Amino acid sequence: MSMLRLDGVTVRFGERAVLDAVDLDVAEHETVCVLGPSGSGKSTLLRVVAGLQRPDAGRVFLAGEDQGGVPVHKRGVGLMFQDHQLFPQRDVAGNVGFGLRMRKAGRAETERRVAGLLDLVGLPGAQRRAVAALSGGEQQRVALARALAPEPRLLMLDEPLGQLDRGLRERLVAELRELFGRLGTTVLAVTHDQGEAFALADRVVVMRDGRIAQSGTPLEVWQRPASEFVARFLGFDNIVEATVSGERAETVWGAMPVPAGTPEGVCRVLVRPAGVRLGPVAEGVPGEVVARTFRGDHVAVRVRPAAGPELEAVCRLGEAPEPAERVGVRFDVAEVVVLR
Ligand SMILES: Nc1ncnc2c1ncn2[C@@H]1O[C@H](COP(=O)(O)OP(=O)(O)OP(=O)(O)O)[C@@H](O)[C@H]1O
Repeated sequence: MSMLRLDGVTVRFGERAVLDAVDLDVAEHETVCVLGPSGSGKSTLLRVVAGLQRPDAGRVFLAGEDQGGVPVHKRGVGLMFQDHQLFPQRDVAGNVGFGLRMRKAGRAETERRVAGLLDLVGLPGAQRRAVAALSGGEQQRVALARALAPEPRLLMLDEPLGQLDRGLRERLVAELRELFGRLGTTVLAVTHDQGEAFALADRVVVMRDGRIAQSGTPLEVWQRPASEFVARFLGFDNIVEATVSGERAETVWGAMPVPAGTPEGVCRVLVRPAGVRLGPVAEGVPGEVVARTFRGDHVAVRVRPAAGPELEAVCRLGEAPEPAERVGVRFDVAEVVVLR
């Protein structure tokens, strides 16, 4: 069953549609991450679902019920925003228990739930600590415990880990995913960080100018970006025009193989860097290495071919050619994607 359904949701500010007839389903227990450049409408989408923004057209359903006219506090959704807005004058327990007291839970019940939630987010016994004295990551956990406390049927996260440094973010993403799986929480999260989205989500939704550009599992979107926009947003820039004939395409970079069944004619193709093979200059399209960047487990190499845009290749450590070296480029069909 869908926990959340958006049906043709449109929000306009003046002439401009910030959300343009968006349809979206989030199944019970699913974690969906909405990804997109700044201004693509991600936060507006969350605000509509929360009831903080009224749509100009379309409807929002939670567990099958139309939310038109239902106020924010009656929707049963939890919200956690980027700056996590903890109450600085309250201690950790005061923050986490806030929503429970709003729902008139008794003192003993609140204390028991707060203790359980702090265990859950990895801060056991932190009840009496002052929030101002917590690290960024600890504050994030308190904000999460506070959002989970009223047991929302849908948890919405807006750039939940935006402020944190990378190492901590990666660790928290893994913890969140494990936690949501264990609790069976339904989650709608918004981020502009693709790494975060891909690590957290069961399904990724990429937005562009108020519309959904692609929706799929992280693997599907990564392997088969649906359009040049999505491909470039994911950081893939080896994109070129191609004329397909059979299982071959002619491009400004020379001939390259394309997957069987590719429609004949002109299209745009992407070659993921892993499919750009560098070898001896006589064994491929000639090019010159212009840059080499160490990336930890591989080396990214930029190659300037005789014509057309530069290519990025991925090489194993110790196998990357030097800048100014002449190389021959070949393309691996497994990494060639025909774009719509
Ligand atoms: N209340 C408002 N009045 C006018 N324009 C608005 C309002 N709220 C948002 N917008 C505009 O709507 C567009 C989408 O905003 P939104 O915050 O949903 O984007 P976003 O994808 O979340 O961006 P970011 O990643 O920068 O937070 C932006 O161009 C923004 O300036």
